[in-house]
Amino acid sequence: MTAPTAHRGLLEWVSEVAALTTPDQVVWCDGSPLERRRLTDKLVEAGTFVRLEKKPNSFWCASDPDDVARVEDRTYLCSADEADAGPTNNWMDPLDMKIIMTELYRGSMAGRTMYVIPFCMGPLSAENPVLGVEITDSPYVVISMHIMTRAGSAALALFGEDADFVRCLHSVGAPLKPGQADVPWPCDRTKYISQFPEERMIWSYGSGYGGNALLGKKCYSLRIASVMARDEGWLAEHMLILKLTSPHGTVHYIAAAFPSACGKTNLAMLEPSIPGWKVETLGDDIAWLRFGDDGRLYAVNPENGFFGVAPGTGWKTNPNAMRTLAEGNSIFINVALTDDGDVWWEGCSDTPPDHLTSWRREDWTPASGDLSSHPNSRYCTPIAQCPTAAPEWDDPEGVPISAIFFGGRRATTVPLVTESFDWQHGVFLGATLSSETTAAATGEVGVVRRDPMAMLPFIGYHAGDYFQHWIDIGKHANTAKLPKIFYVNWFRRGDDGRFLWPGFGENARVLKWVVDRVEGHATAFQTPIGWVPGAKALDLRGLDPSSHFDVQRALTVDHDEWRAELPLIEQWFATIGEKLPTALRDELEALRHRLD
Ligand SMILES: Nc1nc2c(ncn2[C@@H]2O[C@H](COP(=O)(O)OP(=O)(O)OP(=O)(O)O)[C@@H](O)[C@H]2O)c(=O)[nH]1
Ligand SMILES: O=C([O-])CC(=O)C(=O)O
Ligand SMILES: [Mn+2]
Repeated sequence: MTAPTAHRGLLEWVSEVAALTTPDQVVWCDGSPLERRRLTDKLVEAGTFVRLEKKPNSFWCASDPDDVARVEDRTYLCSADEADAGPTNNWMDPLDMKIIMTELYRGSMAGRTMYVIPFCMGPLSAENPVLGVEITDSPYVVISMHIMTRAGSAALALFGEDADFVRCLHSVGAPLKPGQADVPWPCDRTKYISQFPEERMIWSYGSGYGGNALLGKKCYSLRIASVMARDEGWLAEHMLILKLTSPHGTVHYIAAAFPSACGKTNLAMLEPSIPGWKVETLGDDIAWLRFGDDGRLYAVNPENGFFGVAPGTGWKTNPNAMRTLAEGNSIFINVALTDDGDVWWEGCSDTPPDHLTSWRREDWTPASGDLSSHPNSRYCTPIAQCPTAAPEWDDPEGVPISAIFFGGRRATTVPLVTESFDWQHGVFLGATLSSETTAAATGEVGVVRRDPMAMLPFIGYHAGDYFQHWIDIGKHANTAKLPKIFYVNWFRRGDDGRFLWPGFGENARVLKWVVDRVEGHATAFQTPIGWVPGAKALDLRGLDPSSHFDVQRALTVDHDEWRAELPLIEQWFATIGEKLPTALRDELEALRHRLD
């Protein structure tokens, strides 16, 4: 196959990688329907995919049971200077890492096809398109990258002869000897997910899953892009972007950072429970925020698809996700397969089917006693077919942000919603964000950890410098034009363990209060932690009156609980070390003072 580009740097890199990894053949991906057909047929034949009868052009897929989530302990930030990686990243010297990984890549694609996927993060029509190329030996990755990014010929056309692009190298690390049979989900026990920030380069080995393997996503659009953003004065964040229209037709755009599996996709596609309000979707996971000529912060979603958590997604909780999936053109990974060729997962409907093939490829019945789907099972589907996609989701200018949310999953302490006193206090709220761990990463679930700006696994440099960058963004801006910052918690629980707030579509009530605050006509109480609404300030019309007492408790600022939080924040700040901005230390002292 002749290479469809005149980009010398790209051609040289592709030959180098092919020489190292020794694939049977090299294929340049054009992103055409024909290519998709060829690859999905191949994946069905290999037993990796099962074509769904009930959803057009859609496939069920089950991974190796040990390759189901991001592997944070195998993820490395290989900056030239160890100090630049800071306390939140695993660091390895780039030279040492290259020696280790070069040996792993040597011959790692033997018996396989090497695919070259040119892609663009963000709209193709951007003034400065943000380009990358992923080389991979996984056809699953090719299909998924074509959903999640603008990939193929249209992207390659933007490369010219010398455009800058991020080199993303991926191998599942499972070479085949001549005649050796393949398995449905090849991967390796050894895994490395390495970012080289100075070279703007990503090397991933051993995993085929999600954020480990779809390198345009977390590796590029957050870890590498956060470094670009620091250098160029913008922000690359783990945020959804939504458009909120009031009954009067007033429009506000909101960006919200919640840790993995803490409600971004659900909020981005929310169906408001209060009449006349409308939510439209621009993005569900990543936002790039840059200042516009008018001094406001504008957000662009670099992605082209949703890689959403399946369990808990149903017609009652997230009907718009269900409608998006009904359109087809989707890949489902680690959910269950029904006998009539559809997919199912816990929370998909109230009653499970009588028989399923579980994500472990085993017979499953409601009596089985285990989950049919992995808690981090996911769907991969194009944004364009989401019925609530805002018309401007693909606009290279982005949308001006009125409010930024930080939020976590906390059973206690953190009220339903708090407005920060100002930008710097908002950065403090983000920097001290805490959340219970979820199944989106390997490791124990339900442990409270600090997850600053929901970016703990994704900050591509020193966390102290990252906090300072956030503070500087505020300093250099026209304060009146900055988004207001809010802290939300949908997950506070009562003594009996129930959620105090109904969440999902009811979160529209919080959105309404937020835009009323932005416009200056909603009330709030000044508390030691920020501005918090009383239950009367929230529009609770139509909510079951018996739940009003719970709402009150969800809004409570318990001073004792917050005093207990102080030493935890102190410990967290101590881990940041000398690079912790003084402004944040001052904010902590001011909070302590207000709680006395
Ligand atoms: N109680 C409650 N649960 C929610 C709410 N919103 C989302 N969830 C649940 O939280 C889980 C994850 O939600 P998502 O919206 O997929 O999370 P995400 O932040 O997009 O996750 P990533 O894709 O991993 O970044 C699902 O099981 C949801 O059902 C809410 O308002 N209240
Ligand atoms: O990156 C992934 O695998 C999925 C995701 O959105 C997250 O974990 O935040
Ligand atoms: Mn995410």
